Amino acid sequence: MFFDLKHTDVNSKARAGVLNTDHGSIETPIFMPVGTQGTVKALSPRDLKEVNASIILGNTYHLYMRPGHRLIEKMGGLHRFMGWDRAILTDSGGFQVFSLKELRKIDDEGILFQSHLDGSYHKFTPQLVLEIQRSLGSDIMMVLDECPPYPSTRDYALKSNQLTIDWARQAREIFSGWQPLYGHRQWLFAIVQGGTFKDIREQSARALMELDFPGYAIGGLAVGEPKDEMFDITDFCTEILPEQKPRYLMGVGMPDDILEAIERGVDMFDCVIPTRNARNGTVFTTEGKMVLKSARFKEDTKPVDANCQCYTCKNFSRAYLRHLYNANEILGLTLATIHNVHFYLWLVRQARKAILQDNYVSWKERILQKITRVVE
Ligand SMILES: CO[C@@H]1O[C@H](CNc2nc3cc4c(=O)[nH]c(N)nc4cc3[nH]2)[C@H]2OC(C)(C)O[C@@H]12
Repeated sequence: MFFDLKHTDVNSKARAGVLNTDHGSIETPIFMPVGTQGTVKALSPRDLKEVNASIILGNTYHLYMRPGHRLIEKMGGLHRFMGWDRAILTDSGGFQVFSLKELRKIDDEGILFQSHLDGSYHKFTPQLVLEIQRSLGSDIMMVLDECPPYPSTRDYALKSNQLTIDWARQAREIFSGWQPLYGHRQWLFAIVQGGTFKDIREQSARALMELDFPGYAIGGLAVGEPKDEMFDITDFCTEILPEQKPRYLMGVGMPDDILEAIERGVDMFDCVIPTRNARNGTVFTTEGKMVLKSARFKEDTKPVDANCQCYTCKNFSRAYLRHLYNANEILGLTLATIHNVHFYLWLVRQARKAILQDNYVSWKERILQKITRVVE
């Protein structure tokens, strides 16, 4: 069984489950560190194992552009190429094209765009993005979809949704006769769209459920809409999506966003925030967010987080990390990233424990009081 739903908290929609892939089992709720170009920036696979990452995210668009999926295929697939033998989920590229480059042209066949590297023209089709993900060998693949901009008119969301459903149908066809390249199974997730229009969201979810995918992502969110709309649409979608299939909220988010979405029935998350913020000197702790570069930490001998068991917190002081940032030392990026990714993974593991004890909501309220502070 690809996904085992172990328990649903009696007081909410929060769930604890297990995703079974050929690159290991993944306890949900889970956070997936983003490794866009075949590396989680500033971390080695050894670091990722030390913080107990069980699945990371890669990007079809970026790896197709550089070094190319054919080269990665020649190197034995993405797992071998990057030295990561646990699970990989790859996003399909549609979103990256929209967010990286002004869109060239979208039509029924797919998305025509220019490379952000050399300006060459390419066309992503449902078939091509699956071929790329087959070459990469990702354990979980995403269909090609269109993520409508926020805000979108109702008319745009309707038209875009029809396209996403057509592309998902084509992908499902291809997947039904699927022959993986490296011997390990690959799973295909659909992506629910529909902007912030609940009737279109329902249309999207039901059409995709008819096609019977192993998992469902909620797309089109975390693109600038107000938080309450993001949570409202998420809550609405999880009411409709199959209970026995994993739900993946794409691109989310801040620690508190993840806890709110878990309460609304989401199992999987990815976001660049823990890794990107670490590189900018902002770390998340059990006492709140901390800007390590600030002068107040100049002689602070305490660890980043006294409650944290990560390599960074067990071996280095805030003063040392602040020095590394000020001196532009690469080690600063690595140590802060180790801590932030460890924090996100620790947070979802704690959430899972609370769900299994049926006290997720009270646990969430308590921990939110602390992690949403700013450490002065
Ligand atoms: C461009 O703004 C950044 O994007 C980040 C995550 N937001 C997000 N929404 C997504 C939606 C989709 C989707 O509908 N389809 C597919 N295939 N992939 C998706 C990936 C997504 N990622 C935000 O996170 C920060 C805040 C770092 O910057 C924002």
